[in-house]
Amino acid sequence: MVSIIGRSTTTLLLALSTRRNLFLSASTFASLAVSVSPFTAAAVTSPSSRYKSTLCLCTADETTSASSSSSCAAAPLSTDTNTQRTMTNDLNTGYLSAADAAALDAELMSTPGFCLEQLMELAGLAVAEAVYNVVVGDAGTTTTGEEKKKHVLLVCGPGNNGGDGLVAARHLVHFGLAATIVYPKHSTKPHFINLVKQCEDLGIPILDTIPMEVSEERFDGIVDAIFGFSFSGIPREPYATAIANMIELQQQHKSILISVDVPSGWDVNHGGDDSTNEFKLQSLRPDVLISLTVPKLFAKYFHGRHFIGGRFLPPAMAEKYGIRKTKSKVQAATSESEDWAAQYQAYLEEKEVASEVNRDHIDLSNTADVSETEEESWTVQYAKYCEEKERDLFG
Ligand SMILES: NC(=O)C1=CN([C@@H]2O[C@H](COP(=O)(O)OP(=O)(O)OC[C@H]3O[C@@H](n4cnc5c(N)ncnc54)[C@H](O)[C@@H]3O)[C@@H](O)[C@H]2O)[C@@H](O)CC1
Ligand SMILES: [K+]
Repeated sequence: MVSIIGRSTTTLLLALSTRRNLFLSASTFASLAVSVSPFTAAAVTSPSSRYKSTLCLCTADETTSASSSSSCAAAPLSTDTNTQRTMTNDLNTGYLSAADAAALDAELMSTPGFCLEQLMELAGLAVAEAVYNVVVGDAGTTTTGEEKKKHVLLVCGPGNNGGDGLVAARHLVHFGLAATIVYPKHSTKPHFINLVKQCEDLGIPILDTIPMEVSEERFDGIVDAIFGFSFSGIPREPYATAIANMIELQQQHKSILISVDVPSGWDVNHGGDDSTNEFKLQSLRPDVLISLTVPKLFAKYFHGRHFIGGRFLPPAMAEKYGIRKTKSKVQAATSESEDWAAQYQAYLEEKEVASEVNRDHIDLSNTADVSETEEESWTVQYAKYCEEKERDLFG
């Protein structure tokens, strides 16, 4: 896909540079080529390896554990002895306790110098990729024409888990889905204010509570981005109600419930089924879990589709935290919009033919059989046609 876009864009730019009356600059085209490709993080060309760098999918029992060889004195790592299962690819996967996850997060922002905004963008993009895969399907075709767009509800909490949801909403809209955000308590941090503004600029509705009326929109997917690894205790309002509402929508509307990093309300170390978890009776049963960086300990109790996204660990840090190199079954997480690539390619071919016709036409005009007025008229018409076609393709 990436190579197709690169080649096609170059071809079109070359073609356009020879023409008048077209308004898109090279930089505009470059950014369009990126923005219309849903999965820009995947800079690989073969479909099978397309998303290996950012996202993988495995079931809970296919992930393997972190070892206890951490040298991080402040946050000792937990051990686990699960056996490895189906193995097709090398990946760094393991389970982290809540304390380990927080320490790792802090260290990512110090030693390798990742900033929070950068990590959150990568995490949110990975979430959007997985949600797209789950809601739209492996075929990777977005709805077109008269068909209703898939609609995703993103319920965002007060911390960075909520930030991942805000970022994911933006990417999902660029992927061609409809999104609605529920954000009961807005953070006053500048980056979060910007994330909200970016979503508003895309026309994404941002609500305080989940719309529960039967007559209201049915959501194909619900993204639980309320609490991540810093959650503890029992959910307080307004989040307790939001969690109950998500459960109701999942059950009554058959919406796919997708949790980001941790199912909200679950004990990060012990999970939703553990007897120590007081919230267990009302707890979420997500259909899908998207672990960020590394699954947390509770993930041992999760039995559904399990994605791992936002993989930004340098090898030395993985080693320090005892996240050993393991193997896990991987499926291609998502597919690019083949429709768009095909349409774009067809347009380029059409344009190539039209250019040849144009050259013939100009040659003819030199014979004085065709008047100057007619030639100008053809050129203007052709430019208008290209402009219209590109507007259709690029929105
Ligand atoms: N390195 C990583 O893996 C990254 C993690 N990110 C995300 O950041 C998350 C962690 O973010 P944060 O540390 O901000 O924490 P969370 O987003 O997990 O939640 C913290 C917020 O929840 C509130 N809270 C905690 N317990 C509560 C309760 N019982 N009832 C009501 N409110 C409660 C806290 O007051 C705080 O406002 C991760 O799970 C992940 O989603 C990404 O944004 C960036 C990269
Ligand atoms: K969550």
